[in-house]
Amino acid sequence: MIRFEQVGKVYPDGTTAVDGLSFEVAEGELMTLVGPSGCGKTTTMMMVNRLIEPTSGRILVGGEDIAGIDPVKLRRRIGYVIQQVGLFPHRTVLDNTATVPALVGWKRARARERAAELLDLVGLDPGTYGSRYPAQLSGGQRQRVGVARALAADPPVLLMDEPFGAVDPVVRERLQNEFLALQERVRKTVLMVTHDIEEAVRMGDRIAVYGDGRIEQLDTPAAVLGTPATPYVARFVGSDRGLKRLSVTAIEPEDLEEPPVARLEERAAVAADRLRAAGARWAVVLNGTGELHGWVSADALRGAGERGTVGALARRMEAWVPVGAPLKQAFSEMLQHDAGWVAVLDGARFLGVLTPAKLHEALRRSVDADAQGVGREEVDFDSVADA
Ligand SMILES: Nc1ncnc2c1ncn2[C@@H]1O[C@H](COP(=O)(O)OP(=O)(O)OP(=O)(O)O)[C@@H](O)[C@H]1O
Repeated sequence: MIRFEQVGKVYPDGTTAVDGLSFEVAEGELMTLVGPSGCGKTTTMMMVNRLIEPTSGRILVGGEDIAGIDPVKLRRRIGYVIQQVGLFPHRTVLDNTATVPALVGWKRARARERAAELLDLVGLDPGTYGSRYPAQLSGGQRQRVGVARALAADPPVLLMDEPFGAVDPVVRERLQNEFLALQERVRKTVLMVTHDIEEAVRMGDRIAVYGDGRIEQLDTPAAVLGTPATPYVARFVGSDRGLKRLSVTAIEPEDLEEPPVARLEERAAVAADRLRAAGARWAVVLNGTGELHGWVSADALRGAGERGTVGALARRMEAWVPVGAPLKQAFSEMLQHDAGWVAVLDGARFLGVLTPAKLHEALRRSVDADAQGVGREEVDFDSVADA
């Protein structure tokens, strides 16, 4: 969708901002550009909507060389979200959001209707916020209006330059999550600049890690964290990349342990036999409809006598995560519940449990898979083991 071919930019004073950039952002892909200050991220992005012209190479959007497209028309096809948001202070939130549809000639009523829809989509009730002015909003709300405005004309491409930079970390995380949920629905082709590796990893389908004016590595978050291509990338992603990797590695059914299962209404002696046969010290307990209730120990079952039920002995344990969730979520649940395992569910169905040992194995598996993918013979497990 966006294709860079050997693109370079030398500013008039002789500064080379970027050099020999070649990459492609696929349709519906969210690519993050990450790197230290001054490495050329913003220059890269602003060349896509021709706010900056490259000095060499060419850029194609939707297969068309943008050098031949009128910049004003081009920008109508490309939504642009920046950190300072740049809302018009004297226009209401609704009118701000309707700016681009109005510019491209939509009737006023239709433009406003569309604006209201978009405000709703970014979590701002148009009835409450539509008639306010930007100064009457919080920083996070202004940022949402910025996203709504960029999406209002339904452009296929979205450029975002530090879009969540100006808000505190809590709001930032919420906006990131909201944007990811939104992106699931609207599937724009997005180029997002950030200097924050955590944000790049959370948001990007792929990450381009910039060195000085060039891309050092362009790959999935898991691959960048698992097998940094150069020592520079390894330093940039940080020595805790094993920990960061927890947030991008999904729990898969093969990672799970399958302890014996007992039912609440079952006789304790029957369950005890099953545990003995399996050589297990505990079992997961499910209720009558197969939902997670908790666990029960082999010792408790053995001491129950003939008439006791599992239900009388079971302990509640509510730590669970959906299959496919990141390992980090499982780890966090374990810590929160002070538990040695967490149940993994597929919808309401119990699949198995993840233990710390299995979690470590799952991390290794994903590092191995990536290492094979990029043909690397040696993988440095140090930071993974630290996790
Ligand atoms: N108009 C300009 N004239 C000369 N040099 C410029 C100009 N704009 C940017 N540069 C230089 O080009 C390089 C890349 O700048 P750019 O703004 O693309 O970096 P960045 O990675 O986005 O940085 P930051 O994270 O700080 O925004 C820097 O060395 C910068 O000083």
